[in-house]
Amino acid sequence: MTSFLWDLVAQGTTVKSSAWNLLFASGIIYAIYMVGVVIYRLTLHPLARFPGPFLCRIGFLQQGYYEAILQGKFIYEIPKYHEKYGPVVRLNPDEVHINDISVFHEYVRDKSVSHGYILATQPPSDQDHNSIFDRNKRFTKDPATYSVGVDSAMTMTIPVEAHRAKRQVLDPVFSKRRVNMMEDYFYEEIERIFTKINEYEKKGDEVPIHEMFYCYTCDIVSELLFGKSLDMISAPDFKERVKDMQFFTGGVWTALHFPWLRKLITDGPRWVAGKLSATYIKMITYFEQLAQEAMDRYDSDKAAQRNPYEETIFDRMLTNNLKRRKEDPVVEPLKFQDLADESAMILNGGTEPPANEMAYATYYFLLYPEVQKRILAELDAVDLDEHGRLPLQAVESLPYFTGFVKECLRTATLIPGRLPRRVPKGGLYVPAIKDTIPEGYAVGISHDLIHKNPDIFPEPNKFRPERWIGPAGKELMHWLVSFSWGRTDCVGKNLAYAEMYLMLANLFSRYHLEMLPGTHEAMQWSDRVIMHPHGFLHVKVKLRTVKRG
Ligand code: HEM
Repeated sequence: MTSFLWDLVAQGTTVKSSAWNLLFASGIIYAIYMVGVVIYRLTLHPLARFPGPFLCRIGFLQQGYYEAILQGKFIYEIPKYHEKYGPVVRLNPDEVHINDISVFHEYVRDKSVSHGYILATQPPSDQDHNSIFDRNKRFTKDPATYSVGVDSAMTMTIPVEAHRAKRQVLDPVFSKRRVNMMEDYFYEEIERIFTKINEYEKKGDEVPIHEMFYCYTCDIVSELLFGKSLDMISAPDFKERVKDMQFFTGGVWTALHFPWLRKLITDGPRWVAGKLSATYIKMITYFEQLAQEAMDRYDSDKAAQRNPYEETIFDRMLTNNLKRRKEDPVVEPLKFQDLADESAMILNGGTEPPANEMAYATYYFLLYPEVQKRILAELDAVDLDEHGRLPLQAVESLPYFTGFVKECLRTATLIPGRLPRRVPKGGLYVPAIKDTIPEGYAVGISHDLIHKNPDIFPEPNKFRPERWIGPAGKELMHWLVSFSWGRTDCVGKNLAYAEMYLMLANLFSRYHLEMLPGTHEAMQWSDRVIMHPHGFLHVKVKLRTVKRG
């Protein structure tokens, strides 16, 4: 009996120790493998000859630490790396960052202009293309970065043809003509915002203007998307709703650097996801519900009869879907999840960036009294239309105010990062180092670095709206890269401009604004793919009286 028991214990110990041995051996094999990988990345890897911090060259830890742990601080490190290592720096084993504007878009050298480059007038043949952000089809979004959820949305669509098919459906809704037709609707929304501001003004309370900008942009883009505004501005809890709207950018780095967690949340059971990120599930469920309602409302006959002013994004997506089903489809018809993903992306992309841009514009308006004086002088001289409004066309043609809008877009580069693209066949020649980045790897240029480049924008840290005025200002336009450039630039740029022009012109001319303590701290930002201010801009306001004519 004793020996039987002893045998059992001995067997147990053997099983236990062989499990430990197996684990130990696996650990050793993995460690040897990793040492091999590191040696490969430092020596034989096609990007091995490009310099960079040691930790960036051997793995993803340094990038992950600054992006996911410190939440969006990597962007501040990149200029320091360039100072130390030169114009091309390895950010991780498979990606380099380039600080040479000549590869941004097609250019030719020209000594007669101050920054030494002018845009090429003749686009070169596709083979010659050496520019990352042009209309050419060779550079595609880097799948390693464009994978943060909502995979079916156009923004996350990598293959050129599939992206083009989605873009063709969306482009007409965001055309300048279509946006101009919405002027009355913009004014309705502005008046609703101003009615709310007046309530705060009467009580002498601080005005949550930043959150109101979110309501403004969300209500407009949801009207355009579904034909039914979310009417955020009427919600008593609009401030909380705005915080919910930030859910996507709030979790973007975690989603990127912890793909297994992202997959668990996006593809796992909803109850598990709800435990991990309650806001994510709340918002995704909400967007799905909105998409379902828009599908239920869709009537193909009515959609076909609508004039272009009334056509919504859903009308276009669903009508196009019918066509794709009938004709032999090059691209698969959209499924429900595709429509829900597109809704989430458009609502998010159409809300946060323009709302934050307007918050920064208001901040700069308050920060620079000289700028403020010149803007008000221009706005106060505008002839009002028959409804007593500042017409969009009139404010768009004000030189100083236009310079102000552009300078805001330059100073607060709302999507400040490098937007990585995959290098196509033939590689990417970088004149600054006379070397070629091999195909298949990721390259990027921080858009904020371009906006702060002193060769293009002298004294880049000075806020100077006048730099955009006159022929020199016109020539600078191709270096205003806030909406990126080329085939995958911002689809909503015309909408964003119109929203900004109308809201800012009306706000500044109707109210005296006062900056409150804590504003400078609130407007510090971190990179969450979009510029994420650390707080909200709040102001106090008083009604202004303007003497015109
Ligand atoms: C000041 C406001 C805005 C700024 C600075 C801005 C900036 C940008 C930038 C830089 C991109 C390129 C992103 C990339 O390549 O990864 C982009 C793409 C995009 N933007 Fe905007 N945006 C603004 C407003 C809007 C608005 C109002 C909408 C309306 C729906 C919108 C919808 C989109 C979409 C859907 C894309 C993806 C385009 C594509 O993949 O073809 N954005 N935006």
